[in-house]
Amino acid sequence: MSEIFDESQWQAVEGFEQLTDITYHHTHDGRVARIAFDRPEVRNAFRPHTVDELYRALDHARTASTVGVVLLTGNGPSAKDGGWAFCSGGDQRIRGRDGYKYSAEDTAQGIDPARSGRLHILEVQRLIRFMPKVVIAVVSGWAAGGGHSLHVVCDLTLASDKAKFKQTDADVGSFDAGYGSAYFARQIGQKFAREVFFLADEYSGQRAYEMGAVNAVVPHAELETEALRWARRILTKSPTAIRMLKFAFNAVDDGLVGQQVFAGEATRLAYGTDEAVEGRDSFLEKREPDWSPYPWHY
Ligand SMILES: CC(C)(COP(=O)(O)OP(=O)(O)OC[C@H]1O[C@@H](n2cnc3c(N)ncnc32)[C@H](O)[C@@H]1OP(=O)(O)O)[C@@H](O)C(=O)NCCC(=O)NCCSC(=O)CCC(=O)c1ccccc1C(=O)O
Repeated sequence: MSEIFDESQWQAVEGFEQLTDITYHHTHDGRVARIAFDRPEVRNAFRPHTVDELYRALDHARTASTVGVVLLTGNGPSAKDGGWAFCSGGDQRIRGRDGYKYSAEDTAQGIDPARSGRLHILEVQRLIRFMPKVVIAVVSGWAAGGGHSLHVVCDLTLASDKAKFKQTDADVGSFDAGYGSAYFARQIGQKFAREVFFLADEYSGQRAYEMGAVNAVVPHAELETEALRWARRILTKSPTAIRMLKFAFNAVDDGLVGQQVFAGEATRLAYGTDEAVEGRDSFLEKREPDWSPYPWHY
């Protein structure tokens, strides 16, 4: 697990006993989910199987009506060298010409030639972006490459004072041309974002905070406690208000899809009014609707 994981606060989620690459927990009251990369020996790099597990756990959290906040983090430290990581992106050992390959072992030799390569971390990014709940990146160490992109797409980022950020995509011939870069530039500005990608320098949590890329930096030992505290504060708010705010923040950058998601929630709210009920009932009762109780508001 993780040295800074407080076992007393969490329980493993039923039905997820077979996970190998991540861990998945809920608080005892089921209101906060914690999903953690669990491959510390490779700085929590993800392979296709990791992404499958991550998608499944995130979707479970998305559809669990008790869960209001999701913490996404990385277990550590590495037993090999004591290093900490949130996530170091795609596992370069099993990267093929068509994406990341399913492999029976962690080497290119074990690659299954029958299964085409995947880039489905982008599906995970969309799940985080469009789930009507707050997702907090809890960065315990390195956030690099596709791991950097994941923190960018989360709603909030809380970093430990051991956190380090580096956008290595261009070093390894990759490029996240979506949220990882373009949306990142919206967050911190074009000049900073281009510097992060074009120079691929390492920068600390404090520097990330100064750029506006993270919300706060806390002592490493307190990272998970503070993340849970933030989650509990968010849980004191109205679920509908938080959902509408998240989608409002998204809409301006998400084009028609953003409008569609926001509009879907607006339609759901409208369905709750007597006016919409009258529309439905008049149809079912084969009569003209009576809109007279509903003025043309201004
Ligand atoms: C993260 C580092 C900066 C950490 O450096 P350091 O602390 O010195 O540790 P190391 O000794 O380098 O690493 C320890 C150990 O871990 C192995 N390892 C680390 N990262 C990876 C990795 N990504 N893949 C495989 N293995 C990894 C490392 O080899 C060591 O193993 P030993 O056996 O002990 O030697 C540094 O490790 C580093 O720079 N890592 C690589 C970061 C990187 O370049 N990641 C890939 C970027 S590309 C990507 O993520 C694409 C993802 C994707 O699917 C995508 C595709 C299209 C659009 C968008 C995306 C998207 O980004 O989401």
